Amino acid sequence: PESGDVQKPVSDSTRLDSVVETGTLKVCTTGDYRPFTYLDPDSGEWSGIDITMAKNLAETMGVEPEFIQTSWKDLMPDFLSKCDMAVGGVSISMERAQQAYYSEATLDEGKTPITLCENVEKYDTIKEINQPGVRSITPIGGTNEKFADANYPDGEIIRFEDNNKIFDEIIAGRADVMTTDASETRWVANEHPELCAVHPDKPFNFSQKAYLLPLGDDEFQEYVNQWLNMAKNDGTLAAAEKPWFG
Ligand SMILES: O=C(O)C(=O)C[C@]1(C(=O)O)C=C[C@@H](O)C=C1
Repeated sequence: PESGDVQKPVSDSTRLDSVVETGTLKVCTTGDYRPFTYLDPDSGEWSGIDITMAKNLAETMGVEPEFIQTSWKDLMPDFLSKCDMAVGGVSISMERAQQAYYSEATLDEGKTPITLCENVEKYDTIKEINQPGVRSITPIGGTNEKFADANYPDGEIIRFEDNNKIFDEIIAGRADVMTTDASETRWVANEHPELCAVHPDKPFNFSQKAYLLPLGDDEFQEYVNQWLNMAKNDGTLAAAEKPWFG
């Protein structure tokens, strides 16, 4: 370029521009998955690690975040039609990666069981859980349901709508075990003394949390990754996690 020329971005349309122009960062999130995303039904307040992070990202762009509630089942269609990004404990899956970019990972994870403390030894392998009569409970539409379908064909799978109340089903004896993200098992076990996380340090598989971004928008992805790298190194991410993970 000639000196004095403003360097033009490679693509002529990026979400970075439209977000700044409209003054709003539209963020799809389920609001049902603590410690990452929670919508308080009484106060209408959003909280969670990824809510705090999205607010911080919006601040760096000089815009306001608008949280748009979705469900795990409708996460992808809602994200594609209504939002600039989707956050809230979203696992990286290759299926989703066909329709969206992901940011760099925010957390390493894996699926592990959570059950009544007295049953921790009963359900510590996939083989033990994949037995006739063992009732695995799972939320609908996310990676937990996929994991249960793939690994527990011989067990009983209970599909449950309300992820905020799902752990009460185990406490009440209507389900035996749930296999979910290790971070969630830690948080839930902390909240409910009856429930124990089964080997959260040695989960059954490996997965990662990240933010969903528009497919093909390299500039927006680059911006979010730059911000995320800073947030990981300057204490922003740690500060967002602290109230939840201690
Ligand atoms: O689908 C995802 O990416 C999620 O992390 C959501 C998911 C799931 O895997 O089903 C994870 C934990 C919650 O209990 C509810 C839903």
